[in-house]
Amino acid sequence: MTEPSWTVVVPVKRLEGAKSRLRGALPGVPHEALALALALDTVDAVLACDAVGAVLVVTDDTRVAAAVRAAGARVLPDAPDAGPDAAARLNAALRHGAATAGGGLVAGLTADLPALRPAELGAALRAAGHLPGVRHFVADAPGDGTVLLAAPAGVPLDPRFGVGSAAAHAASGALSLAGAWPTLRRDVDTPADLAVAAGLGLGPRTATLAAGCCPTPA
Ligand SMILES: Nc1nc2c(ncn2[C@@H]2O[C@H](COP(=O)(O)OP(=O)(O)OP(=O)(O)O)[C@@H](O)[C@H]2O)c(=O)[nH]1
Ligand SMILES: C=C(OP(=O)(O)O)C(=O)O
Repeated sequence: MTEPSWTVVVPVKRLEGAKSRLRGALPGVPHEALALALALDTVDAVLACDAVGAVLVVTDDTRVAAAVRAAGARVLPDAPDAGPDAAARLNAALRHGAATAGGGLVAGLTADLPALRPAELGAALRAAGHLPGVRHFVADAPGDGTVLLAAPAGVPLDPRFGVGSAAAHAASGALSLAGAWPTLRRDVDTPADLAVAAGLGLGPRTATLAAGCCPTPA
């Protein structure tokens, strides 16, 4: 029997405003190049995941759009009138992507997972598919945020990303998935996160920037 496959929606902010807490993490590397590398390593890992049938990147950034299209993802611009604050815009982008994906299995994944291994994403998506009718999420390594939110066919994604999103997703009825999945849970918001991700093994684009900059990102 063929395994059901997921559409994964990956929102990517315009590079000039993205990953602001990471600015200066790799001395000498232009910040937008680092933000782009994080997103492309994430998208490449999603494209390589055998549980994934389609990758839909939601972005208004033309550089990101061109690069992920070349890699094999579909691209959708951000939702118009997306909302007043950063979290509202992120959640609008995810809803917009999920609506465009149609009614099948759909997941939202943050684009700041440069160490992501396709097998860990696949394991999480398969775990999310075990209980029909229920949304599932994977919290980030500290446990406050969310890296993955998955909805079964016919159930709205209903994303609640933003500060404290793990609790918000649980309060909205989504179940927290318990697998270890260290590379999936390692989102990179700060220089310290980047150092941990480097220890797990960075994807090639981020690794190249880090290697050209300094032996170990700090
Ligand atoms: N399409 C889209 N993606 C967004 C938007 N805001 C955030 N994202 C993406 O959502 C994911 C999680 O966001 P954050 O971790 O807060 O990333 P960020 O906003 O770039 O980082 P900071 O500036 O440090 O807050 C990242 O993949 C971002 O690129 C948005 O307005 N539109
Ligand atoms: C957007 C989120 O957080 P962060 O910006 O800390 O990655 C989240 O975890 O929902």
